[in-house]
Amino acid sequence: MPSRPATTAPASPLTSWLIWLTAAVVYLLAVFHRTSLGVAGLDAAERFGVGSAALATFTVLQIGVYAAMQVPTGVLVDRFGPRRVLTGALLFLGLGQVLLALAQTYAVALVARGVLGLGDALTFVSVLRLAANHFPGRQYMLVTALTGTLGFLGNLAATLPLTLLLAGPGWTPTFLAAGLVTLAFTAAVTLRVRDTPSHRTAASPSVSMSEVVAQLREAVRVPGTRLGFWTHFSAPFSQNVMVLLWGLPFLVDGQGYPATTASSLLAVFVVGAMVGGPVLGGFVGRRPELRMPLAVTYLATVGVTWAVLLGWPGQVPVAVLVPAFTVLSFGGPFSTIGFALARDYNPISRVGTATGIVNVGGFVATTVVALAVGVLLEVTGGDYRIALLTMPVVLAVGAWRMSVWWLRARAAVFAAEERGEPVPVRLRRHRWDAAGVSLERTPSAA
Ligand SMILES: N[C@@H](Cc1c[nH]cn1)C(=O)NCC(=O)O
Repeated sequence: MPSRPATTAPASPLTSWLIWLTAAVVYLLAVFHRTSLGVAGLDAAERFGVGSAALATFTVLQIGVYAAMQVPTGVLVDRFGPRRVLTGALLFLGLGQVLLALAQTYAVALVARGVLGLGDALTFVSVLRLAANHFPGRQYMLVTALTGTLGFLGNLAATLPLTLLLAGPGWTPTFLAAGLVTLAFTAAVTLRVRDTPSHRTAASPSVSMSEVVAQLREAVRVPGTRLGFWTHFSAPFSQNVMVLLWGLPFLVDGQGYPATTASSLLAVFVVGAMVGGPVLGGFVGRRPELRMPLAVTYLATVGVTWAVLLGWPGQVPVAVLVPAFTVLSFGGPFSTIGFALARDYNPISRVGTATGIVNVGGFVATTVVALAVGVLLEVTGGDYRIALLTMPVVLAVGAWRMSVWWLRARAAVFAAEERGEPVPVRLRRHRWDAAGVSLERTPSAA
């Protein structure tokens, strides 16, 4: 049995914000490391003497490790507390980057990116679990959105500043410094981060594997977790796929824009998400009963946006692309509604596990769409109009599943209210809620 965690004087709201900020900087560092090969790809190819297939293996490995680790990360963070898991994340991120800095062969570089991917995978869910411990439900959306915004700063740091560093000091000093700064940041987490306002560490008692599986099953059974999964599945993939992979080729090869114009247009995604996140987070935090109507409206708007982009005869003008990309850029912010659902409908001891499950949703959709667009481009000889049809198709699937689980989650809330149990949001019953009652298979919302 673990010893009882030592109690400290309860953290003030300001201290909780500083604790979150320290943890969110870990996420900023993780996103920096995650996205650093974007501008270092050519240097990597030259340094290790490899081609584009070998470079793509870096990304596949990283995504694979990230995806495989989401649910285990949730379980680990519920068991050992976010402080310990974040410290582990920094160690993996830092060691991975140091190894990459010193790597002389492709094989070592691949191991380095795998280690780094492990650190990355441990980060986001830990930061959200920490936020769930420190902030009330109404602030959680805002804190989650601000975490996403800080991630974008990490992404920005991995663009021009990293390009300049690679062109100046070069590969080894740049990545060595990045790795060492990351390792040094473990001191800040150790000194500043407290798992809860009153406990430095808040580990739960050790549990058997069968209990872990039972906890996982319980989290999956909750309609709110499923609704979170499908919300996170449906909202962010358009933005992710455009920013990570197909946005630039679509604009340059598909639309005939010069690469410089295309890069500037893609900046709309970053600016939109950085501004939209806190605005949406602040609003939904105050009016949580509106989050699902807003999410549904948003997905409908994304559907219309894709209809305009794909139906436009000839080159889509910049004046249309900018508002269209602005709409798509809100996908990340809207996806955070999924995490708020995971938090609201699960007991706090299971929020990490539920958050890990929700996080898998966005990853699955992004990977499926990115691959499908690539395959369709190959098959059609580069017809973006057909290839990008994947976007509205997957959106329709996600929106359909989200609607089903929305009704089920509402039915579970009404059932809990009838049993006199507390519910996270007060909902008004509508005529269409009858469908949710017949769909509801689980007796309790949380
Ligand atoms: N959808 C993102 C979070 C986000 C918030 N605002 C914009 N994006 C997400 O799921 N991130 C997970 C990660 O590890 O980065």
